[in-house]
Amino acid sequence: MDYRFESSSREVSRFTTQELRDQFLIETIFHADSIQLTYTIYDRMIIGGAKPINLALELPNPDKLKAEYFLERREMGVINVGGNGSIEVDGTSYELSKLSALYIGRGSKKVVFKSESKENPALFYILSSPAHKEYPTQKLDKKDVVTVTLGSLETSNHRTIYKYIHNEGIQSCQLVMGLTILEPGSIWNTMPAHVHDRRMEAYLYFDVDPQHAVLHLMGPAQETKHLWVHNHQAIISPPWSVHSGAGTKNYSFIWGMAGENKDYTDMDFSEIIELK
Ligand SMILES: O=C[C@H](O)[C@@H](O)CC(=O)C(=O)O
Ligand SMILES: [Zn+2]
Repeated sequence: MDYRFESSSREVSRFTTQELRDQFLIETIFHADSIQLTYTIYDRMIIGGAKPINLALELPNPDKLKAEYFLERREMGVINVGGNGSIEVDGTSYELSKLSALYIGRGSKKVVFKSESKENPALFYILSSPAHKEYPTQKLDKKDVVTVTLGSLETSNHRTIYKYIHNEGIQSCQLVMGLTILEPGSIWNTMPAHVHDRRMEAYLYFDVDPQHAVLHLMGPAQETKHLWVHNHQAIISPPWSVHSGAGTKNYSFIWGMAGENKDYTDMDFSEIIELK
């Protein structure tokens, strides 16, 4: 498990491109027949992915957690961005097609990820945060998710937000998770940009055309920096940072948060004309 400590906004303002990428970009989320995990100190979120092809992959118990098992003190959200697969939690199997999600409650001991076919493997994106109590493990399919449509084609940001794990959806201790799909011709996410210093955030960009990329913005609204992000790469957004981006073509991304509250609408917006 990769482990990343904090960077202050003051030091980040002097970072080179490579330093910025080393701290805030996760280049490999999905690797054949393995589970990739990155622990960020921001709200102690773990960001990762499981890509089972020939093997069934069991969630490990990284030494860094000093726990009896991974979810002893944690909860987990998983969204499948690949082919059909299943997740077995303590003997109960949940089938997940593309964009189905599974919330796995604290105290679950054995979690196993499987794909239905080698040709089109499942790609399980994983977020996990510390949890103070157990909420029931629960599956949710895309068709049953609460949605909000935002933006317009005129401002190149027509998009639909699917909220999976949140106050009015699947209940959790502090994890909030969902995804956003941009319409063809729309390229901007999360504009006007916002911060919420109560919560960190992570983005996984997916369904990015292999010939295209997303220019992701981070940093304080008055001092933004960019990261070029490719398909199936993730970014870590510290509580003091905006998280917004523009693609060279439409794309989708999974957002997830943890921290002080679970209030999705708790955002401090910046005026577009004030961004620097
Ligand atoms: O705090 C919320 C998150 O930044 C995202 O949900 C924003 C987003 O998906 C969008 O505007 O496109
Ligand atoms: Zn946000």
